[in-house]
Amino acid sequence: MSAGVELDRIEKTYGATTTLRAATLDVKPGEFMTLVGPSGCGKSTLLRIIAGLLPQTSGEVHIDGASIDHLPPRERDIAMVFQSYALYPHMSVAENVATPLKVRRLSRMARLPALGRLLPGQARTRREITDEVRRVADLVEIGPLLERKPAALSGGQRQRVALARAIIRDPRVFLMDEPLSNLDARLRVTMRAEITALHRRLGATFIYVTHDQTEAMTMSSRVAVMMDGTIIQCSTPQGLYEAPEDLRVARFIGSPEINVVASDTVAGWEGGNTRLGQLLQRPLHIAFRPEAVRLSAESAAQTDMLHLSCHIERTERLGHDVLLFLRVLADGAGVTARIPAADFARLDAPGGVLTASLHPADLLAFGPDGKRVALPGLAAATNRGLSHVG
Ligand SMILES: Nc1ncnc2c1ncn2[C@@H]1O[C@H](COP(=O)(O)OP(=O)(O)OP(=O)(O)O)[C@@H](O)[C@H]1O
Repeated sequence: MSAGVELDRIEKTYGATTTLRAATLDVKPGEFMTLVGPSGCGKSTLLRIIAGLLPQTSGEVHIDGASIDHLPPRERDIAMVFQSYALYPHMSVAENVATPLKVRRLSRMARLPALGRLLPGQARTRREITDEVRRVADLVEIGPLLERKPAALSGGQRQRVALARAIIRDPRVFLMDEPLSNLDARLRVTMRAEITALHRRLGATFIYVTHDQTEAMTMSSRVAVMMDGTIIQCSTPQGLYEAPEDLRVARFIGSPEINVVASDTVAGWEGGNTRLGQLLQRPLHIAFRPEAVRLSAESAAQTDMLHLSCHIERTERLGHDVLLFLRVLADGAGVTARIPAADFARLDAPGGVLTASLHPADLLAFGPDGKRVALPGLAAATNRGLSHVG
């Protein structure tokens, strides 16, 4: 049975250092929630507090509405998968996977390798455990590896064993701390899909920690962005990308990074409409995604788009897309654009100079404190879905 997890203003201090500050999060039963944020922001600390491996300084952890703060880790009904896999090196894969069930179902005596087999009444339990190990091993496709020791496995296979050992406990909640970070890029992509499929099959609650935004965006039902020990926004992947509430979220989510310029710079750009001119009179950070930039070799047409004459400083080919690193001729602002390679091929930029255009509706604004500011009254983009090249 999957369970909801509520974190209520969790604080953690080490002496004078505050690692978590009022971290609050509501994870729904069966949800795939990812905590993402830069190194050192407190993700692992928060996960360890949920697991009961670390006590919080204040705040409460609830599962299905009931506080679990008084429970030791093994009574929380939570399984944790670590980046390091944490397998027992002297045990076979089968023994590693079976350990949680043996601890739960067999007495201390019965768990002793030689003596245990002689005790009456244990054979049936042992058979059940073996069957369960086989079932779970098949689920993560390690059936043929059950007799091997961890040292004889690849990184990806070790990670599957660690997953199997978590699954066999049938916990209410799975916690995963950067489980893919020791794998090479190719295997990470495969395992990403496998963990997502596993989540669907199990229907369990997953709380997953990563510093990799692609992992967060592709796997999760919702993503909680952590910075400086607190959760600054929790939303669907699309919600974070399209409607970041904080400039730090806008910058963290999306690759290449979102463009950010000062409002007085944008106010000096050609075009736009009167409403935009009014809005830009305040000191704001103005941000726009690289794919919102449209490129044309011709000079600006008369629309309410913003137009910038730019010099191409550098290009990077990403296969389907091309990144263009542009410098605005008038004010030296740097702008990154991302366009399909086919459009780039058609783009004729004499002397490396072209016009970049932006629709006011594609601009996001953030106040001096970094919080999102609405830009009301800007017309919805009328040209979405058209080619990026004019
Ligand atoms: N025992 C400790 N004593 C003092 N500070 C600690 C201790 N454990 C962790 N910290 C600090 O708490 C902060 C958060 O650490 P944590 O491991 O939770 O970060 P993280 O977001 O998981 O980072 P990473 O992605 O690098 O694993 C870090 O600045 C770390 O140095």
